[in-house]
Formats: sequence, structure tokens, C-alpha cells
Amino acid sequence: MKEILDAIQSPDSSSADFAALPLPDSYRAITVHKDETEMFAGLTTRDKDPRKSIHLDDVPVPELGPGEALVAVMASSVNYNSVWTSIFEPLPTFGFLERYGKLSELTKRHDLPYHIIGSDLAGVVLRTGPGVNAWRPGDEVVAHCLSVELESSDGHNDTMLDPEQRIWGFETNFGGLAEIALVKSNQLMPKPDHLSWEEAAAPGLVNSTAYRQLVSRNGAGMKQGDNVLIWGASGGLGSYATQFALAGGANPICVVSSEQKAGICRAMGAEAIIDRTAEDYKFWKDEHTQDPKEWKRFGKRIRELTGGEDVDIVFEHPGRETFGASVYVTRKGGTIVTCASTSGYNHEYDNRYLWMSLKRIIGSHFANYREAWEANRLIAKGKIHPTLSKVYSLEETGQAAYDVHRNLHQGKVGVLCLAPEEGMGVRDHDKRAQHIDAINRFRNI
Ligand SMILES: C/C=C/C(=O)SCCNC(=O)CCNC(=O)[C@H](O)C(C)(C)COP(=O)(O)OP(=O)(O)OC[C@H]1O[C@@H](n2cnc3c(N)ncnc32)[C@H](O)[C@@H]1OP(=O)(O)O
Ligand SMILES: NC(=O)C1=CN([C@@H]2O[C@H](COP(=O)(O)OP(=O)(O)OC[C@H]3O[C@@H](n4cnc5c(N)ncnc54)[C@H](OP(=O)(O)O)[C@@H]3O)[C@@H](O)[C@H]2O)C=CC1
Repeated sequence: MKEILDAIQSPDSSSADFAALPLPDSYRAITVHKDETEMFAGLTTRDKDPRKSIHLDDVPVPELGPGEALVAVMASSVNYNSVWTSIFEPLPTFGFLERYGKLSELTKRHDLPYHIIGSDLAGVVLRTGPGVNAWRPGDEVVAHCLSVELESSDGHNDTMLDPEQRIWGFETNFGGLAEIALVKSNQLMPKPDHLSWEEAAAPGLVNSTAYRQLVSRNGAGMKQGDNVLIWGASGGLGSYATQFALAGGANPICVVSSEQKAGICRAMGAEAIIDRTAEDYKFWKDEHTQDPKEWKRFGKRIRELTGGEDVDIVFEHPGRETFGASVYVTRKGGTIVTCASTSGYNHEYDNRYLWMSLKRIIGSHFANYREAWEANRLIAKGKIHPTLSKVYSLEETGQAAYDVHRNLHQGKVGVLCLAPEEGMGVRDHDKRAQHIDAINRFRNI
């Protein structure tokens, strides 16, 4: 592994040098274990502690198949899907690996008693499999997390609709929280050259998801002037949704849970901000009963901030706790676009406010190949910036996932894999200098 790192750090290494490097037999990777999926039985979701289930193991390098690449991972990031994996909710991810393992001789590799997790990476291509021509050993890359087979025509218009669509590092093995990762070569995209490894690894999953959910015609198709209500506006998804709204000429109404997070949204350029803690919204009177008066109070606050207008789009992901309010406050003809249910997946809302006001609920999940590429292009052009706050070592990934699970973090949390320290891997210093304040906006807060 040292030889690989030396080659990455040497400005003189050629593609041939990388191709000639011997691969190690094994590498360090963040895993969860199949024989531990019951370890949190009886605990509440909140009390399930990723620090107990997440392991750092030495694992063998997987066999490389056609159309695939092995990547030396310099840095990765924590996504909420790794929180779900580590608390075995809503179900253990080993079922996904078993199902994938049944697809073909080659996919059998994924069905193991350990799951190497992680759905983001920035690193360097080490090897490519047969049929890969667009990428070569030595290329500096990031990887998006869409894994598809594309053998069915169902996914040929929109690759997210492939019946074998999976999220790499969640529904497949050999993910990015590791020193080496296995990806399909179609997941690879150029690393933005003005960013460090950990900055480049931070946006991937959430930036692509927010792009489809908010900007793409497959999602809400946001346009100039739209009022966009963004839950968790300084969190993983929300920090990119807020940037897309601002960059696209829309008007974000940012919901956050503290004055500090409100300050971050202001620093991004948002003006309309709601501190849900300070204003103490209680959308649920008890576990089973919502309080429409609270929906109305929330809607009135939005109208105060917009000069009397309701929201064209709600960027939803908290789920059960907020969904009734989200449907209520949406403008006549507006769109609630949802990609998650952090607080519970059985949503309840008053359907009269949906049909009588001709509103639409759209389901959105990650991003297709093209959307992921477009989202990465905006990062590379310095139009959208990473929202990296804190960076952990690979050994500390359990703590990093704990922070995200307990909502103790801001924006994105990074993890150094092979990179020995932060700040390495920047190739275009002039471009970086132009955007340095925006790149550092979330750091160390
Ligand atoms: C990018 C990052 C993203 C995120 O962070 S997202 C957040 C994290 N993700 C999650 O929380 C989602 C985790 N996944 C799940 O909870 C489950 O994954 C799903 C609920 C999404 C699906 O569950 P399943 O058990 O896979 O699906 P089924 O449809 O309940 O069962 C599959 C069997 O049901 C059959 N079936 C499907 N549709 C129908 C139908 N319309 N009528 C009859 N049968 C149907 C299938 O064929 C198959 O059958 P056969 O088991 O025999 O293969
Ligand atoms: N389908 C897909 O493709 C994707 C789905 N997801 C899912 O989206 C969800 C959010 O992911 P991500 O943004 O990365 O996570 P983060 O934890 O980084 O951010 C979510 C933010 O939402 C807010 N929030 C959390 N719970 C509630 C609640 N009950 N009511 C109101 N606001 C709440 C919090 O902000 P604050 O406290 O400031 O209000 C929190 O910071 C996860 O469930 C994840 O699995 C994520 C990416 C892709």
C-alpha cells in the first residue's frame, strides 16, 4: 500500500507506473458483520450506536471483472445510508448482498459475511477490467454510487429505472470507506482539480441526489423565482439543495434547528431562514395525531418570509415528522419532492390539501448517470461547493457515523482513507483561490 501511496504522491508517476504497481493481497476497510445484525435488538433507533457495529478489518482485494475498476481511495465521506447500514435499519443490508449475489457468477463476490460500506470516494484508478477504455491506471477520479446492469430496456432512458439498480456501498459490497474500492467504470468521473481529496469526496452522493430531486426534470424541475422550502438546509442534502436554489435563481426558505445552522445558511447566501427549534413547531400532538394548527403556523411564517407567497417546491427527506406540514404549506399546483424518511417512512398527510389544490408528490432517488455527471461538473466548475465540516481518520469512522446519526454534524463529514493528511491532491491552485471562502464555509464549525 505504501508503494501505491508513493506513486500517487509523486508528480512523475505515469499511467504505466500505476499499471505496473503490484496490488496488495488485502486492504483496510470499514465493515459491518453479518453475525452482528441482531446486536441492537430491543433498542430505540436513537440508541443504536454505530461505534459498536462498525469495524475496521483487513479484507482481501476482490477479483476485478469486465467493465470494472479498482480504485485506491484517498478519501471518502459518511452518508446517512452508512448510518442505516450500521444500525441495521430499516433492514440489514446483507439481504441486498445475498440478492445481488444470485444475479451472476461474478456478482457472487458481493455476498460475503462482511459488508464494506461507503458510497463516496476520491482516489486514483489502479486497475481496469476488460472493456474499459475511458479510464486508465493513474487517473484521478471521484465515483458516483449508481450501480446498474442495463440489460433491461427499462433503464435505457433513465438509468435509475434499471430493475437491477443498486446503490454502491449500500446494496453492493466493496464500498468507498476503505483503502481500495471496486466500482463499475461507468461510476467514475473526473476529480475536480481545485479540491483536496477529502473535499472532492464530500459532495458525490448528496450533491447528485439533490440535483435530481430539485433541478432535474425527473425531480421538481426547479425554475427561476421558485420558492423552495428546504428541510435540513445545512445538512448533507440540504446544503447542496440550498446552493442549487441560490445558483438557479430560486428563493430558498431554509429550515434548520439552531442559530448556528441559520448562520451557515446566511453565509451561503440564503435570507429566508426558519429555526424550527426556536419556533418550536409541534406538528404531532402525540405519536398518532397531527396538529393542523401547527401546519398553519408554519405556513404563516413562510408567508412572512416570502412576502405572502407559498412554496412552489418542498425538498422533503425528514419524512413522517414533517410530511403533513410539507403537503399543507405547498402552493396550489406545487410539488413535494421526497427522497427519504429519516424520522419514519409511514407518512400521514391530509389528502384534501393535495387533490383539491392539485399538488404533486414526486419520489426521487439518487441520480441517473447523466445527472450524477452534471452534478459533478458543477462542482468541478466551482459553481457548487463542497460543504465539508469535519474530517476523521478511517479508524474513527464509527464516531463519524455516530455524529451523523445524532445530528451533531454540519454539512458533510469526511473520512481520510489513504490520504495521510488533509489538504492533499489539489492540482489547480488558481481556481481554488477564486473559491476558497466558499470551499471553507463549513470547516471546523
Ligand atoms: C443514495 C442513498 C440513498 C439513501 O440513503 S435511501 C435511505 C436508505 N434506504 C432505505 O431505507 C431503503 C432500504 N430498503 C428497503 O427498505 C427495501 O429494500 C424496500 C422496502 C425498498 C423494498 O423491499 P423488498 O423486500 O426488496 O421489496 P418487496 O417488493 O417487498 O419484495 C420483493 C418481492 O416482492 C415482489 N413484488 C414486487 N412488487 C410486486 C407487486 N407489485 N406485486 C407482487 N409482488 C411484487 C418482487 O418480485 C419480489 O419477489 P421475490 O422475493 O420472489 O423476488
Ligand atoms: N434516496 C436518496 O437517494 C437519498 C436519501 N438520503 C436520505 O436522506 C436523509 C437525509 O440525508 P442527509 O441530508 O445526508 O442527512 P443529514 O443528517 O446530513 O441532514 C439531514 C438534516 O435534516 C434535518 N432533520 C433531521 N431530522 C429531522 C426532523 N425530524 N424534522 C426536521 N428536520 C430534520 C436535520 O437538520 P436540522 O436539525 O438543522 O433541522 C439534519 O441535519 C437520510 O435519511 C438519507 O438516508 C440521502 C441521500 C440520498
